[in-house]
Amino acid sequence: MILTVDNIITAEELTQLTETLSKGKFIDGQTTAGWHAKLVKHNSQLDTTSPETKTLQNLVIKALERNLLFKLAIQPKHIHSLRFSRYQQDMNYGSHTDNALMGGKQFFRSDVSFTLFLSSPESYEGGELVIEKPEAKLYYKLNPGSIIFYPSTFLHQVAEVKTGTRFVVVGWIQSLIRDTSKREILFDIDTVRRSIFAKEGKSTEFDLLAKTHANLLRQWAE
Ligand SMILES: O=C(O)CCC(=O)C(=O)O
Ligand SMILES: [Fe+2]
Repeated sequence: MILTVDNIITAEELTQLTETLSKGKFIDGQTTAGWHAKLVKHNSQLDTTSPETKTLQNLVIKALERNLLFKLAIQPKHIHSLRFSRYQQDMNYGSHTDNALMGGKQFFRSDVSFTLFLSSPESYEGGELVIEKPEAKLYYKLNPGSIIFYPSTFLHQVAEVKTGTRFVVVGWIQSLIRDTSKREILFDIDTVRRSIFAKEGKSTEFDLLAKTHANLLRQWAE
């Protein structure tokens, strides 16, 4: 399931992010790519040793955690490896797959990838996130403060930025439910369960769906 959410951060948080990033120290993005993704990665990233990195990472993680749709659809266990990327003119990130496991000794799995867009779409040409589904390529260029979540299992790329600058936050989620189709089943049942509850309260139908939801979660969560 691919999910986009508008305004996942507040206008104040967006300003804090863009102002800090506009003054930040950026380094070559190849330092954090896998050995094959490195070959096609042409961008720069905020230096992770810089003091503002932790503050900005926490700001984004807090914004995700307070969003109910994110919680229900993604079932996050760990939100990890957040990076602040900058693509200037002629930069792109060719077709690649993200590393399955990230971090050092205590690694996290990448089940879901996300891109939080920070720059206004009119301020740069190109720079779409392109998700390569087997049947078609999907192009995304969202408004500042909007985010896309997509299964890390897809090949994807960032189209060349032709003019302007594209700032984004990228990151990954280890979900309680690693399989995207199982995650979608749980999300659908949960959505129906909540809508029945809103209409008729704790009815027999609600109880049965709540039982099914809990039993599947019990079987699948890890
Ligand atoms: O910038 C994006 O939208 C995605 C970047 C990406 O694929 C990555 O950093 O692995
Ligand atoms: Fe990627």
